Formats: sequence, C-alpha cells, structure tokens
Amino acid sequence: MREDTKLIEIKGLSKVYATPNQRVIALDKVNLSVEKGEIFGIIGLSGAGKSTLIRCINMLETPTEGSIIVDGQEITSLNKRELRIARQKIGMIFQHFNLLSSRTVFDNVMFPLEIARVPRQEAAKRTRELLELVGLADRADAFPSQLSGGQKQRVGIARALANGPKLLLSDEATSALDPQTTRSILQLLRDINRQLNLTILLITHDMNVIKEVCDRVAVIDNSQIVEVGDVLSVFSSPGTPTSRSFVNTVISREVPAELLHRSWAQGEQTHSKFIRISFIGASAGEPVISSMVRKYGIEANILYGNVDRVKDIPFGNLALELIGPPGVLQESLDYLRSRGLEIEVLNNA
Ligand SMILES: Nc1ncnc2c1ncn2[C@@H]1O[C@H](COP(=O)(O)OP(=O)(O)OP(=O)(O)O)[C@@H](O)[C@H]1O
Repeated sequence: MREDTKLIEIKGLSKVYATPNQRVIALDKVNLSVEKGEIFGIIGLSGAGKSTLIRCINMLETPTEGSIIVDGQEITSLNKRELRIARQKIGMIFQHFNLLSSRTVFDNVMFPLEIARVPRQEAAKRTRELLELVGLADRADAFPSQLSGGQKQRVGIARALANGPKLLLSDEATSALDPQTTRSILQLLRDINRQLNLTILLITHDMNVIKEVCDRVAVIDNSQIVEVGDVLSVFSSPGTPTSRSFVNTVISREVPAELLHRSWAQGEQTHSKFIRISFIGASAGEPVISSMVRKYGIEANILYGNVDRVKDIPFGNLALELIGPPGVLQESLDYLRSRGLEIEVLNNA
C-alpha cells in the first residue's frame, strides 16, 4: 500500500459561532492538506478565521461541519478518551506562552509527561533533553516571571514537544516578541522541524514569518482559503489581491509610478513594454537579458531591481522597459518565458 504523505487533511470545514443576537461564519467550507515534514503557514488579517482553524485541528473548537484527519485519524469523530490520546500527537504553542507561573521551567516542561503518567525518572530525563534542545538547560530552576519573552517561548516549545508529537501547532507564537527574538524562535522551529522531522502548522498575520520559515502557505480571507502554494511561487506571483498585499508588506514589488509613466520609446515604429521579471535561486536574470537584447536587437532599460531571501533562497525582482517594434517585443517576452523566467507585463504603453 502506498504510504500517505499527508499529515493533515481538512475537508469542507465550517465553523459558525452562534451568539444570542448573531451568527458569525468564522470558517466557510475550508479544504486544506498539510504534508508530513513540512512547515505550513496560514496567513490572514485579523478576524479572517486563522485561530478558529488552528483550534479546530486539536478540537479546542468543535467544527460545525466537515472533517479533519490528523495522521490518518478522523479527529472530529473521537470520544473524549480517544481525543486525549490523539492530542498527545499534537503539540501547541501560543502567542502568550500559557506557562504555569507557580511552576519552574523544569516543572512546566515535565507537566504534560505527568499528565500522560510517564514514570518520574523517565519524565525527568526527557525534560532535561528537551531543555537542552531549546537551549535552556541552565534555566531549569527559574520561574516564568524571571524569563525573557523569547525564553518563555522556548519553554513553551519544549513543553509542546514533551510527548513526542507528530504535529506542532503554532498560534501566533512570535507575535509578542521583538524582531530579533522572533528570528531566533523561528530558527529554533526550523531546527526542530529538521532534526525531529516534525510537521509544523503555524498561523500568523506577519508575512515575514512565512518568508523566514514556511515551505508552503495558505492565504485565508473572510473565512475562506483564497490561495495555497509554495512560498516562493506565492512571493513571485501572488494570485489574489490579498496575497499581493501581504507579499508587498515584506518585499517591494512595486515599481515607482513615476518610472512607469516615463517612457523612452520614440516614434511610430517603436513601442515600449514595462515588465517585471521575478527570479528565484542563484540564476540572476542578467545573462538571459543581455542575450535577449542581442538576439532581438531591442533596448532594455533597467527601472528598478532588488534581491531578497525567501527561507534561504535568493529571490529577486527586476523591472525593465523594453523598447522595439511591437512584434519583436512580443517575441522577446516569449523568449524570456521560454528561459524559465516569471514575467509580468506592467503596462502596454
Ligand atoms: N467564541 C467566539 N464567539 C463568537 N465569535 C467568535 C468567537 N471566536 C471568534 N469569533 C469570530 O469569528 C471570526 C474569526 O475569528 P478568528 O479569531 O478565528 O480570526 P483570526 O484570523 O484568528 O483573527 P485574530 O488574528 O484577530 O485572532 C471573527 O469574526 C471573530 O469575531
């Protein structure tokens, strides 16, 4: 039998909150699947339905309709006892850490093991290993109030990993942290994803988080998933206005308007096309562009360019004005596309 590569499969998931005077549709027929071993991000504006979605996956919220399969098990149809066992496979971390203030770091991390009735010696050994993993071995006896935000989240991560989960859910885990601490926590999530082959599903409103750690992303808007894709593809060609505005918050893709309106094309016979080329990886567009210019005898003016990184991969944008006879311009674009470049025509002046 073929091994199932999906860790989470969500079908037709809806959630309606009914309050005495209104019904709020927080999720509307959501379908989504998450592969084993990936870091999957869900991004959306406030109120889009992110928290509801992630909380349905471990049944902190009961779906109104639909099914959720986690690691081959239909979570929505379990009884209380089965659900308690299934939840041991699902760790969760939170924006405000949710640590027990009266317990030490060590006892916070050991808490889920106590609940799972793991023998004390074994639990203590596992707790020490987890503290080592998150870089807090020397703070075992501290209380949460004595820790920085980043350290508190490390405790949260160690506690979430205590029962050896297959899935880690992250509910805005870096939203309360400063940018530098955010980066170190995201780095830790990447490390544990790799070392433990742990699948991570995170929700965020911050596209930087998606850019730093995620393999794939889903954009949620108004209770519905409006786009799902590889993070690099969504960054290079966002398919919806919501995705585009999220991408624009971290990567400047916009060509300044004054450049777009200034054309160097002259006369009846020459036209100009403004294009944006997105390139991924080390293949800068440069040699392809110079060979296009030579091959078709057109002019290319560079309007704007930048290079960024998505996860660890260089990712760039270059805006050009191509000038030449209309038919030749079209052939030039076909040539660039045939060389694997992502091309967007910004106008047809
Ligand atoms: N317990 C509840 N009772 C009634 N309405 C709720 C409840 N929880 C959430 N909602 C509503 O459901 C919708 C989705 O909320 P949700 O918290 O899932 O969105 P979100 O994307 O996580 O937003 P935020 O980033 O602000 O937390 C919102 O309109 C919200 O007001």
